[in-house]
Amino acid sequence: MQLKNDLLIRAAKGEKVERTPVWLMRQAGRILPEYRAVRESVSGFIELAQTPELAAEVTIQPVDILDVDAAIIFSDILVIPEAMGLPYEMQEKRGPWFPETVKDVSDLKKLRIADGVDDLSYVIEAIKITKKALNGRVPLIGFAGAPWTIFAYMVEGSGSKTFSKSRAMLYTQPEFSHQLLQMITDSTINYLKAQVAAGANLVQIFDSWAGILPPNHYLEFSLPYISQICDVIQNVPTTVFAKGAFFARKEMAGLNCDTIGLDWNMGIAESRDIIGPNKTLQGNLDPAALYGSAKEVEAATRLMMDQFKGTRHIANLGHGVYPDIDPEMVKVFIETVKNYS
Ligand SMILES: Cc1c2[nH]c(c1CCC(=O)O)Cc1[nH]c(c(CCC(=O)O)c1C)Cc1[nH]c(c(CCC(=O)O)c1C)Cc1[nH]c(c(C)c1CCC(=O)O)C2
Repeated sequence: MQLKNDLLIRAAKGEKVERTPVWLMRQAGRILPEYRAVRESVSGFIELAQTPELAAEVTIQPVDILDVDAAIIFSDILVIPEAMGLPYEMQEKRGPWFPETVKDVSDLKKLRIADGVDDLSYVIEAIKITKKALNGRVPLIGFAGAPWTIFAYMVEGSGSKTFSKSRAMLYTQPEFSHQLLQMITDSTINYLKAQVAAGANLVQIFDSWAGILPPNHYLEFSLPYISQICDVIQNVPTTVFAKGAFFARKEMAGLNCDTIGLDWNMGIAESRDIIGPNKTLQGNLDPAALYGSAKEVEAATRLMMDQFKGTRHIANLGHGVYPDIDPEMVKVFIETVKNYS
């Protein structure tokens, strides 16, 4: 299926584009009243994610309502632990929660490597339905968590300010940590391959907890596993977003990926200097900028665009859009990028 709008794909590959493409991390299922209406028709997030027709519907909502240049499949990074044998719950106030966690090497026997097709068939089905319904309007982004970020949830059992249990594990049980990280990596590779086979046009790896590691541990316990994934996914462009990993930008430039996501703490010119000209950069407006007035959102967005100076760029926020942001301000951000020249 030929894409009618392939700006995202061309920008990722470093090809010429008429204008900078724009989408938002976490655009599906956070800010839109239309999402909440669908969400209220089911028991919760997990049922919604596991009902392919509904997942496809909320995936397409931002394309219809916000006019973004890409859709991202509605799911969560935590479907991988579940497919490996560690189910999660989504608790209303607390967020994700795992009744059981992984503590040592004996727990690895309870886990399996996900095949990504049968054990995550609901995501694969949602991708197929979404692709059909999009009919080539915009590319569809597939995604997975980076192995380190998934490891952190599997060890911790929930979100955490410090993730100190999972960080401790890297000191107290380094061999076990590598074994678990490799199992997650193998599962993720199977899963992303299945997403691409089902029609995902680009895949993004979210390393949301990259920034809590010291640089030496990041280079030992996170980047090599991301690198394995990038080396395998070769027929669609890949994006690596490692939140907080300012200290690893140089090494990330050596990944076999097309795009590197910047969070809003990373200087744009400085990042370009460190990473060099051969990667597309994605980002990186402070998500809090969208709390401003239309005039302020426009000014902040233009300032960001000025700093990227038309080099290989995909416009986005520096992390996911916050749930209480006014969709009208998201539209101002998108329109400002589109009108920028
Ligand atoms: C760390 C992480 C998670 N999930 C994700 C990350 C990486 C990105 C990041 O750093 O923000 C990724 C994710 N989660 C979700 C998507 C869908 C696609 C998109 O809109 O980008 C994506 C790409 C849906 C979701 N994932 C979740 C919801 C809300 C659940 C609900 O509707 O009840 C949605 C729509 C729940 C979730 N899932 C997670 C948390 C911490 C939470 C609770 C807080 C929150 O609401 O974001 C784990």
